[in-house]
Amino acid sequence: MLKNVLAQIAASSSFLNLFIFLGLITTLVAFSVRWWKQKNTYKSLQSLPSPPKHWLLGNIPQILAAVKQKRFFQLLFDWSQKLGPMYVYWAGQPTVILSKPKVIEETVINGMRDGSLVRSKRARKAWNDIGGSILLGQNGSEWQWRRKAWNPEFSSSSLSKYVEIISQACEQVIEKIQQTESPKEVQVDHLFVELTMRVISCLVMGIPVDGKTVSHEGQPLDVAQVYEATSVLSYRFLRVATGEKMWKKYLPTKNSRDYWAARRYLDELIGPRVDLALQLREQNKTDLEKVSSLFQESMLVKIAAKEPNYNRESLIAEAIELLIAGTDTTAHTISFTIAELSLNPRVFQKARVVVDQVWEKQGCITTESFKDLAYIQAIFKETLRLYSIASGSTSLEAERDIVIDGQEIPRGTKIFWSMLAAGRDPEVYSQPEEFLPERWLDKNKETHQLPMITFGSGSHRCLGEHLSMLEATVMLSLLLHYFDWELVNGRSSVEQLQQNLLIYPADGMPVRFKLRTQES
Ligand code: HEM
Repeated sequence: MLKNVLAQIAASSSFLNLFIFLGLITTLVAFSVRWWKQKNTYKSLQSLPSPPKHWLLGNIPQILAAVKQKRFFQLLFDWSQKLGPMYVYWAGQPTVILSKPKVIEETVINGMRDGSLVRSKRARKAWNDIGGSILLGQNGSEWQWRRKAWNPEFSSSSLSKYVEIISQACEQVIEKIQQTESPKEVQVDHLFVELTMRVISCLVMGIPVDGKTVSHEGQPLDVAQVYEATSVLSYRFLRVATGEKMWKKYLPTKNSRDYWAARRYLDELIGPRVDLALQLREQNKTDLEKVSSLFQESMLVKIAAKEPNYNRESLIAEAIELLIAGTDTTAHTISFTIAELSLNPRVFQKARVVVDQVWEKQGCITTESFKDLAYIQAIFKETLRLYSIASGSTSLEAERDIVIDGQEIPRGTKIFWSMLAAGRDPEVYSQPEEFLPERWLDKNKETHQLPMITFGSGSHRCLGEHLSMLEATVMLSLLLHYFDWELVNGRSSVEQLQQNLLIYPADGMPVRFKLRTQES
């Protein structure tokens, strides 16, 4: 009996050993085939510089560590400084990183026009996981109709009617600073997040900007909670786009609990408003009893009526996308602009003179003022050059073999860029470390066409560029009109940067404001 049992154990353990052995062999063969295939397919990329890599995992460990430390943009920038304007890193597929502004611009524009470059599958999946399929996560005809639906809403002429709403939201920021007790120290990044979120929520969903007027169509806007929820989704985007597996959201971890909670919360905020917009569409009406005129004029109602392809799920997802795209981007850039103005008294004084002239002429800011505020817009552009906050935007993928700047790029390669390195290219932007807004106003033909790639390039170029410019111009002009200021933490506020999806000041940018005196 005992003999039989021992024989059975021996047989089953040798079966187990055989099983393990076969498993190891299969894994080894799979790795070797993959290695051999990669080596051959991507042979032309071997000549490009590359950061030191792990023998098995390539550059995955460095990338995951950088994302975890919220410094992925810094890693790409550092590699660009060390390895030059075109290098490759290996994370499964190879990714070629560019940092010459003209090369980036031409590659994106031409590649997307002739179809040789498309948004990478992984990036699209990551975007669409934010809450359903969205404009940013689409290619081809699906992208085309979505873009066609939203584009006119964000054109400069459509937005000019919103100057009143934007000014109201900016005035609220001024009031908050005025009401802060002396010394008036305020973390401005939070103020600007509130500003931009209130504006985009008003335009898209018709939620009153003032926060006091009741919004009958759904929950009020709780800026802190919405910000928390959108930050969870943005950070998840970055993790998935750089390699995290999609299915991890189903594991019982804190990250996945946060992800589902964020989606539920945003569904509850946006869902009832989408239902109303769809009701208006179905009944072919432009008004319903108890629906505010602000809501009736909102983009949600207009888009639902105009574009029958949109349903409940895709409208909620698109509204979440616009909340994310329309908040942090502009908010953090205004924070960095405030910092640069404080660190550059010459620019500050010149900007102040410009703003004072507008007040002398018109007594306040109106749509008429914008042509006189070109210097303020140049200041914002210069900030975007130095702090390319959207340096985590969507990578592209080569659909066929292509050539970039003389280098053969095989099909399947991912193309990405370091916008930070591009913005500091000394061959394009003279004295790149200096804050010189005048470079954007230079009428000299040679320098006039400076590349401005921070809003993206080509057909996918940012939809919210005009909105962002409007918000920044009004906000900065009002601040210059009312206050003098200095950075509480000095230069370290612009040096200690982190990245959620976008780059932001780690300390929230504390600023000490002083009401302006007659002399200043
Ligand atoms: C400083 C402010 C902003 C910066 C730097 C910025 C940057 C960018 C960049 C780089 C892209 C291209 C992404 C890609 O190629 O995948 C983009 C696209 C986009 N942006 Fe912005 N953005 C800003 C403000 C806004 C605002 C205020 C909105 C408000 C609605 C917005 C909405 C969008 C949308 C919807 C797209 C996708 C367009 C498409 O795929 O066709 N952005 N933005």
